[in-house]
Amino acid sequence: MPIEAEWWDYDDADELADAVAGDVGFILDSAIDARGAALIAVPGGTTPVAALTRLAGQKRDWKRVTIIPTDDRLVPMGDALSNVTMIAKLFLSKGARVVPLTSDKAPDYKAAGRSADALLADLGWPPDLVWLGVGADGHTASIFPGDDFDEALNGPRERRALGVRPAEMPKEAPVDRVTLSRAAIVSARTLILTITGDAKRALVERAIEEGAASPTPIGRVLADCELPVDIHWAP
Ligand SMILES: O=C(O)[C@H](O)[C@@H](O)[C@H](O)[C@H](O)COP(=O)(O)O
Repeated sequence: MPIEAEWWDYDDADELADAVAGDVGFILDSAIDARGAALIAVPGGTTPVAALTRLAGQKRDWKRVTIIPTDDRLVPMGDALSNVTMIAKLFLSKGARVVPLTSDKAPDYKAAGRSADALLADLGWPPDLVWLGVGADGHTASIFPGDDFDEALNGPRERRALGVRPAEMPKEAPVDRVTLSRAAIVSARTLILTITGDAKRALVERAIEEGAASPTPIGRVLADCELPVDIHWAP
């Protein structure tokens, strides 16, 4: 099944951040109106920070909103590499519930993944939104080529999270991780991507062309999506 993607192009990262914050805010308010609560999964990295900051500045009954990272590095809370720490700094003071995927109690990254999966089982699923970034190597969330790649892509449909040790540790965060599985990502009511730069645009366009045959994690994830994906891009 071909991947249905709608591209939303902006002149710069600021315009992208304004638009994405508006879209995500609309998704939150629609979910709260429809079901009294909202659950979203947001990416780490640098691209989403401007949009997340704008989103946190919006007025709503944040107590009805639960936010999880799409993935996180296995580092202590407060570490500069911790995605949930970045999310907590923005949203806890607004009253939102921020749920970490990681805890420092797990003896190893696989156990950390099992703990995250158990924790997500208690959240009202599916997410109203999964928001993904894409790495320069085509990874998304923390789905990377490596021993855990097949489990992340083809594990049981009920598996929402797992531990991952990338075959090649990304230089910006050379640590084990916990990630949402492909099944969890594609279960979302809405899926968006935010990417910047020509190289990532070309990578994602190629991944969409390749579909299920793509060697990149983002291509393999998108190939399993039944809903159209909104891709927000700025130079
Ligand atoms: O924990 C992480 O690193 C992210 O969840 C990861 O998947 C990120 O989205 C990409 O690495 C892109 O990051 P940038 O958008 O900052 O390039």
